[in-house]
Amino acid sequence: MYIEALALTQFRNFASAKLAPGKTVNLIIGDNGSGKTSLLESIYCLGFGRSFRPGTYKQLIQHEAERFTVFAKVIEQSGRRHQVGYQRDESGDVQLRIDQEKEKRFAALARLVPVQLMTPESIELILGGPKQRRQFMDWGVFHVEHSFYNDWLNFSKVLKQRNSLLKQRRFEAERSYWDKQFAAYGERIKKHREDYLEGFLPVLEERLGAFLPQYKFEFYLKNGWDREVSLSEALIKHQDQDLRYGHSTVGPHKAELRIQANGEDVRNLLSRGQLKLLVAALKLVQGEYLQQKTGVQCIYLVDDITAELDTESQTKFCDALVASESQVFVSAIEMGDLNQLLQTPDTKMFHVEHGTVKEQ
Ligand SMILES: Nc1ncnc2c1ncn2[C@@H]1O[C@H](COP(=O)(O)OP(=O)(O)OP(=O)(O)O)[C@@H](O)[C@H]1O
Repeated sequence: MYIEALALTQFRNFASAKLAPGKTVNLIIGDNGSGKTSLLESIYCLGFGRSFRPGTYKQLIQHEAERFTVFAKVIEQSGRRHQVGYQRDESGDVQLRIDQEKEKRFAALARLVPVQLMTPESIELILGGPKQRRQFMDWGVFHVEHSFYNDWLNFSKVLKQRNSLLKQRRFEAERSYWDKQFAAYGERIKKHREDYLEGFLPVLEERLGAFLPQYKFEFYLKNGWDREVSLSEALIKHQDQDLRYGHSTVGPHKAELRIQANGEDVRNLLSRGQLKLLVAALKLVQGEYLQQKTGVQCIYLVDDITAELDTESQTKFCDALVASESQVFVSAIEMGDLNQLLQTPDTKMFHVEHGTVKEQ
């Protein structure tokens, strides 16, 4: 999958901008505050429906404007073309379009624009709470195993309802109905995640062997309930706790992916630069594995590649990006060595200045 045309209207500091990205590396160069991150953010919005920066959607709308629009022409590996559009106005109203047709579900857009993002803040994937790692894992499961989405949607509805009844102290009367569904969808989500990791982790371990050969990495999926029992049994075991706290304390919404290096939690052992390289490996491999399983290439967005990586690490990372043959958008203040590091026959360079973008 790659973007052959991108158009932004009233998005951050871009009143109106159009570009025709190349199918491999696209270097986005510009001074501080020129709009480089905003450009990456617009593509991210197509793949996730929200920004990766703090704040609300309102901050994406250009000051004094009423709505933003991001429009892209994307090409699948098969050569099939699609047009996707995402518009959001001040009141929060969302308009999605795929091939001129109105689309209700954001997931349909996300499937057409699989995006992996790497920024200096991405090490929060390791340093942050379990939710970050769950979302990471579920991106992969969503794109590789299409039936996951419905199970996840159904589980989310049941979880919401179950929590609401627990909170209102009205749960006891309806327990058996809700717990049966909760356990059924919850077990399916667990199975999807286990299946995904079974294929993904060996590819990741190979990449980590090249990126951080001094460490032996181990990954543990915690399902969100006691491994020895089924989810139904765990719900019975924790029923008093759920009633006391007024929400569901066990289930796949509590899952966690633990990462260790040489037997220790990576957070305690690796330096910031090494953690960044670990995150780069996780994200790169998620794209590689997606391609292996489905033939779909993801789009990599890389904001400020040089931050905290030494020359050797930058080279490893850039080589892997080029080798992926995927579409990559890399932002930087200066070109530096990037042109050499990220050289492909189709590398394109764009210069961003005060919310305008020009191909060089
Ligand atoms: N809603 C908005 N409307 C207009 N301008 C905005 C809006 N939100 C942010 N900006 C401005 O857009 C500019 C571009 O910000 P962006 O973070 O994209 O720059 P950048 O090129 O990535 O900078 P840096 O190199 O410092 O990271 C900033 O000057 C910011 O103040």
